[in-house]
Amino acid sequence: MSTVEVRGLSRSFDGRDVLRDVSFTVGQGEIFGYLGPNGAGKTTTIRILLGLLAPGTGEVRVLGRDLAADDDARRRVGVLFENNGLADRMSAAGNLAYYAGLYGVEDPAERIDELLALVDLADRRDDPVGTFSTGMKRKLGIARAILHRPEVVFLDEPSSGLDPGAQRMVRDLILELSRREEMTVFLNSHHLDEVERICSTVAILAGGRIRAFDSVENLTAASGRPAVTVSLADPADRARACETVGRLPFVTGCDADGDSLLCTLAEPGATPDLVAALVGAGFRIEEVCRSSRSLEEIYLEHVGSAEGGA
Ligand SMILES: Nc1ncnc2c1ncn2[C@@H]1O[C@H](COP(=O)(O)OP(=O)(O)OP(=O)(O)O)[C@@H](O)[C@H]1O
Repeated sequence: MSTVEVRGLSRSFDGRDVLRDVSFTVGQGEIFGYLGPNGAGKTTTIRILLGLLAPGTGEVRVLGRDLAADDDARRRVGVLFENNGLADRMSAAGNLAYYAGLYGVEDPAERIDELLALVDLADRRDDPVGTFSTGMKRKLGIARAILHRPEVVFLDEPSSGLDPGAQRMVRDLILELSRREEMTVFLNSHHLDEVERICSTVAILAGGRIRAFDSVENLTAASGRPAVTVSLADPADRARACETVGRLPFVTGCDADGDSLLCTLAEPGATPDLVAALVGAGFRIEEVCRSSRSLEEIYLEHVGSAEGGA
């Protein structure tokens, strides 16, 4: 069973379609990245999943349940929206103790100590949250969201407004949560670099529709035929090497890509034969890499085609 299931979900506001026939699933233990431009409908999807907003048509399930109608299932879910949900006048520990009471957390003192250590705020436990930096508040917000050991946590833009160092802390924290607490993480994010590093699966939402839904690995693998980039010890040999490669039966194309050769192969297993042919022809090879596109390129391609009305 998938931890999150969205099937044929549509939603409009004031006659304007925001989500149109959106479907995807998130498996147990995955870190899922939900991507899309501003106003694409990412937060709307989360609100519908949490049962805070009614779907138009379609069906959503979290842990196999409809959270709008299931209090017990809601307790198995954590959520962090951009405002962190913290009271500025209360201390870090006081905020967590307040939520521990609401959630009925067992052994709250122990859990609070554990989480303050996890988010590296143990030495600030008694300071009012109003004195914290944006990054510290975000980390405490994440601790708040997972206080009751949810099985799945929804994080809406956890890195927004953070400097690169704080973004990295949040990224490491999410990975740690997934590993240590075996939590499924549903991440709304505009930070493609962050998503590429930590997410196993992504969906790209644009123009109200899912434009791509796949593992990061599959999405970033070179599209169409497999390709490798070959760097020669002497880049001046590029043109001659390209001619040699172009004559090989298992190579479908070769282009100079900066100082390297970008070779498109007829089949994925042809790389050793390509290397052998180049070495046999007297070329000296510095490096061979499987060619892949960045998540940013793929994202812009999908969002661009959606904006173009595709
Ligand atoms: N309660 C509401 N009433 C009317 N329109 C709404 C409501 N909630 C969301 N919208 C509209 O739905 C669209 C999607 O908003 P949403 O917040 O889901 O986008 P998002 O993808 O999370 O954007 P961002 O990345 O900027 O946070 C926006 O045009 C927004 O104005």
